[in-house]
Amino acid sequence: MKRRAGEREKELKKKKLLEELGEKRLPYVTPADADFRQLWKTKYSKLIFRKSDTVPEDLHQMVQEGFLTLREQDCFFQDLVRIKGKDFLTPVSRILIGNPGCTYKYLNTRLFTVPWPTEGYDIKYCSPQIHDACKALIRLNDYLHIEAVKALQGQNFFETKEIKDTTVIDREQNFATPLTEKGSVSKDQSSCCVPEDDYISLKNRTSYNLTLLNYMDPLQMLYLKQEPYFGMGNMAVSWHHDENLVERSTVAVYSYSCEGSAMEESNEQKLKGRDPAVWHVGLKVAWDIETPGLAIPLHQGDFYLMLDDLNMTHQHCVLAGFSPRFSSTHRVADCSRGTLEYIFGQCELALQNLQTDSDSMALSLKSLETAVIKQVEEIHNEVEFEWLRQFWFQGRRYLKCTDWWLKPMAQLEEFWRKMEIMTSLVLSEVGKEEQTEEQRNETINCFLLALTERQRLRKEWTARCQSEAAESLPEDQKPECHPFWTDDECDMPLPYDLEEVIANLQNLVQ
Ligand SMILES: O=C(O)CCC(=O)C(=O)O
Ligand SMILES: [Fe+2]
Repeated sequence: MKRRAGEREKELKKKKLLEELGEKRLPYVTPADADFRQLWKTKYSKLIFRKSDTVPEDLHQMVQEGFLTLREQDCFFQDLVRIKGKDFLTPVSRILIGNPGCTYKYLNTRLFTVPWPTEGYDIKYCSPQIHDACKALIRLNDYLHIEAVKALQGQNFFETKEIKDTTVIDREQNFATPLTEKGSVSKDQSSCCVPEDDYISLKNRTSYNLTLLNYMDPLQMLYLKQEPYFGMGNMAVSWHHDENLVERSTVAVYSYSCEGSAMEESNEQKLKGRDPAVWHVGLKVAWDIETPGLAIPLHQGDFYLMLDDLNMTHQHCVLAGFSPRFSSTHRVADCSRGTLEYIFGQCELALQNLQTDSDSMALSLKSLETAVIKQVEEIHNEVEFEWLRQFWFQGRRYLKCTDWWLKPMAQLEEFWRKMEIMTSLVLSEVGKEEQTEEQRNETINCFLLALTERQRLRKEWTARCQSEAAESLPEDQKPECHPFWTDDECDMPLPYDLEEVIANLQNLVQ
């Protein structure tokens, strides 16, 4: 609730600013402006930009081929995100690639990684080309990790003296260079004062666990939003901070616009502002209308890094050019609650409260303690709404690349079914008079809270699946409202619609 109030405040502030602006626009600069360097150095110094010729040619080739493969095989999808209670289809199409079992949540949408080739995992891809594409992206990931480490060292964020003479990453297939190659100080100086912590945090904040790929062909888009503050023109991605990242972690973005070989810069340009033919990344200082904005042109194969807290202090947007364009945005996702390992652990914890009688095979709950029931019912909600419904909402898209997620999803559903039984067991227990009234009321109130949340979220997901935007999607991308059942499907212990169950419980406590 507190968060929603904060969001409302921000919304009002934004609206007021736009009203004040009226027809006027705030100033912004591009490399063509005289004060560009100065502004970059003083207000945007944590933005690092590298031209394509600094990247090894074979890496360009692999990665760009990978992008084209993924497009050919229809692996990019527009996301049906939810912003302030409304459903929107993102103009850009996306695919998430990364560590097996990892997810990334943005705008109320949890994306599931197509796993990149990882030692110890047997991953089946729908084609050898998709395997190659994922492999190219992990190589790019390794390369950008090293570039980010170097950039941070260059900025002296970390006095990284004690760095062992090893490579930054130890996968065999990489472009790793020894960390000692540049910038770091020789070992004999190291012993005194420099905490190993710096090295660890430097590594943690650049060890990307996934990349979110974007694709858009502007010619296919009937309508693109106009950048509202500076008049920067067509936007592919509106102003935002990246969500769900480890604090102060770097974001690295490789950009591949499919420009013709003779670059299609508008010829009569040189008027003012950015070239509308060329893709740009836009940056602005958050909540600041004094500092001019920045628009950086991005040509085929360029990349940029957002270091340290830049993503917190600034917002960025993507300004569309005329040609189709891919980007690969490498991130350190905060997956403390976002991995399969985590959610399986949670399920295991919940199911510890379920026991089977060895003779009758009857199921019962071990404990009826309020805290235990609360925990189990909260995990029930977590697995249902953060995993199962999120996954099936995205239809069958993941099957375009790999069937990797099907097995764990089936397993999670199995656990969730057991939790439906557990909920029904709580219901039949709380009616009994084995506890004092006070204890009973406490348990029921706690239980009610979880069930009310479940009912609210089931309604929200049902509505999301039936939104106009959802209906507009092609058949194989239509959201599935799953799990869903009707009252006459008697293998489910409780109804899908919990309204009556909740009303009965409310009567019990009154
Ligand atoms: O494509 C880019 O340059 C950046 C995209 C972006 O900001 C995002 O996906 O969050
Ligand atoms: Fe972003």
